[in-house]
Amino acid sequence: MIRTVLTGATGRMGATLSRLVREAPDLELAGATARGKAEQLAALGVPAGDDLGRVLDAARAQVVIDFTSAEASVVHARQCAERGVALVIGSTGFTPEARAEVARSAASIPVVLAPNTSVGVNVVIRMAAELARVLGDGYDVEVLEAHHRMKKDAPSGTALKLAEVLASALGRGQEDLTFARHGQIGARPSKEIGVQTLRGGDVVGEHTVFFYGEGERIELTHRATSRDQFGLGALRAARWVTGRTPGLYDMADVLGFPRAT
Ligand SMILES: NC(=O)C1=CN([C@@H]2O[C@H](COP(=O)(O)OP(=O)(O)OC[C@H]3O[C@@H](n4cnc5c(N)ncnc54)[C@H](OP(=O)(O)O)[C@@H]3O)[C@@H](O)[C@H]2O)C=CC1
Ligand SMILES: O=C(O)C1=N[C@H](C(=O)O)C[C@H](O)C1
Repeated sequence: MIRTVLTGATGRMGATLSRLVREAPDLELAGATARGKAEQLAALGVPAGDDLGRVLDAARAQVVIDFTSAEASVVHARQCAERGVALVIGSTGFTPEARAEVARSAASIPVVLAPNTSVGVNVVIRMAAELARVLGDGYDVEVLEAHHRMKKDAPSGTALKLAEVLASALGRGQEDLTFARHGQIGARPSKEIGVQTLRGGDVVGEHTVFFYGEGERIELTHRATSRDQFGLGALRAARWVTGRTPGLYDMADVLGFPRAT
């Protein structure tokens, strides 16, 4: 049994993961953290509190699954590194500096950093790169994402990953990414990769890559209708990362795909 600690255990993903870890035959819920929420944490019946370091010490954890926020994940990565505990980070909204901080922690522990842990989405990311390579510069590429009204970051981490992978496949860079448009924008630069955001209701997570050509359009869409696939993918990452050599990994590594970027 892999002794697993969940951070943000009372959040939308935390609650999903708490159920899935308990249902998994090879994982044991060994500890949990949340901000406040003492009663909900106590109901889990495992070492719990708001400080991950203390929970890790009490839980004798082997792996932490962390779906909180980029800011919190940087701190969690440091706490895991101090104790030699493997880590799966599903949080999004990373600045380059925050990502570099996580990379520093990953020098001493194995860390999977994945803006989307659903296997289906990662297949779509791979397919998007392949389509871009085959279609080349003759198509205008746009990424559209939609999420629930409570989501804090925009664009989604998955949309950013898609845009970066598409840019890499097309030999373009960060400077070609355009986030939303407004006003007298003029004709579309041919190398632009647009990234657009919708927010509303209880949308779990939807991503479409459009390839707009002359006389045809290709659309590659993933729609999540439940958080379980994110959770099951995170469990798969947790099994894979436990006991691995230190380093910064992503879901492509977990799934045995070549890295898209
Ligand atoms: N990789 C993937 O496949 C997926 C990634 N995500 C990402 O996971 C993250 C969490 O999403 P979701 O579960 O919907 O969000 P929720 O807001 O429902 O849950 C987040 C949890 O983390 C806690 N938290 C947030 N910031 C901090 C902090 N600075 N310190 C300590 N605890 C903190 C929250 O506490 P409090 O309630 O007090 O705010 C809450 O318990 C987001 O970044 C989201 O984009 C989501 C789904 C799938
Ligand atoms: O916040 C969410 O809900 C989700 N966030 C991830 C992202 O930012 O890409 C993944 C998923 O689509 C749900």
